[in-house]
This record gives sequence, structure tokens and C-alpha cells, in this order.
Amino acid sequence: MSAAATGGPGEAVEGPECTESPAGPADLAQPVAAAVPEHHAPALPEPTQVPVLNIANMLTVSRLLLVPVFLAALFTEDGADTFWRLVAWAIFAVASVTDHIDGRLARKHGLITDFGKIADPIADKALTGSALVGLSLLGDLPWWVTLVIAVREIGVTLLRFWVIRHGVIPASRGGKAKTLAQVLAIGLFLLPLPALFVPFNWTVMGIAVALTVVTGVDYVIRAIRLRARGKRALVT
Ligand SMILES: O=P(O)(O)OC[C@H](O)CO
Repeated sequence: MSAAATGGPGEAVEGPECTESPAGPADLAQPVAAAVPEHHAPALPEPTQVPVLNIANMLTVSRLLLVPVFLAALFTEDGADTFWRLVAWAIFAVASVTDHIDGRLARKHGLITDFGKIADPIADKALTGSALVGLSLLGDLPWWVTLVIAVREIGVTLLRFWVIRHGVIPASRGGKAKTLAQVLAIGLFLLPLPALFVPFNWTVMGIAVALTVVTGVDYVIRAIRLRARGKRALVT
């Protein structure tokens, strides 16, 4: 669950707000480099290729694969059985923890890839999205909460693809805090807790919704800036 606090395999280490994609403006530098006579060219470090099939990305994919297993447990006995509710919570918790582990592994072993930058937030969204829709279908969470979060999460994913020609927007600190808040709030709603907890559950969910909206607006601004920079680079 601290997943979100550390980010996934796609996260640049406290990185810039975006990184250039292989097809992006970095390519424009190539003719300039080619113009330098070979014997005057500074020695460049060997380019290192991070394999896409690495342990961090495999954990990200396994998080995706846990989604249907989680849903099956949640909907057993129409979500009314305490045991199956706890099983669903446990699967959700394990899947969320893989977000923490893949981020640590990616940074520790230099396994950061563009695939991870895109797949990690998508895996998070698939997990939290399925939990929110599941809770709303069961009548345990109002649909407006699920809709507000879904619109933001789908919107940010589309935004990432919209600017991908110019660069990858990795998860920001705010985005990671948002995911942590969502995971905590969803975890509370999944647990079969007594009514006494309702105000607390809603406080945590309120924080999650607020962070979801604020960070969504922040990503829109980042995407617009990145696209404008990319377009300028293509013109010059
Ligand atoms: O808000 P996003 O889309 O950057 O997602 C953040 C990630 O879920 C953090 O792991």
C-alpha cells in the first residue's frame, strides 16, 4: 500500500516531470552529433538497454492478473459474506503491495523502462477501478465517487498517450500520494467494519477524491506544457 509512496517501475527517481521518449525530440540531436568529426567526438558511455521483461515489470503485470481474482472473491455471496470480504481485502492488499515492491526493485536495480512508466499507473488504475466499480455495484459506495475517480484516471491515461510522441509523464509525488489515499480508502470500504467507522472511512475517501481531482488538473498542465515544448522542438 505504500506502493504509491514509492511509485512503480516507471518512476524516474525523484525525476523530472517528464522524460523524452525514444521517438521524441531527442532524435533531433542526431544530425548535430553526426556533424562532429569522429576523431573530435567525445567518448560517449555505452548505451545500456533495460530489458522490458524484468522482475519489476513482471510484478506490475502480476498486479493486473490479480484483478479478476480479487473481483471473484469480492462478488462471492454477493459481497455479504465476512470471510470472502476479508479474502477480497487480502488480495487487494497483496496486489497493492506489489506496487511498492516493483518500484523499489526498479530503482535499486535500474530497471526503469518506458513500458513500466506506462504500465505501472495502468495496473494501479485497473486494481483501484475494479474495486470502486465492485463496491458501487454492491451498493457499498455511491456511484458519484466511482465516476469522479474513473473520469480522472481514464483521462490521465489518455493524456499520457496523447503526449507520448513528445515524452512520458511518469507518476508525480502527488499522483503517488493520491494512489496511497485511494488504496487506504478502498481498503476501509472493503473491510466488513462496524457502523462506528463510517465517519472515518468517509474522511479518508474524501481526502482520496480531493487528491484525485487536484493531481488530475496538475497532469493536464504538465501534458499541455510537454506537448508545447515538443512541438517547439520539432519546428526549430
Ligand atoms: O496519478 P497517476 O496516474 O500518476 O498514478 C500514480 C501511480 O498510481 C503511482 O504508482
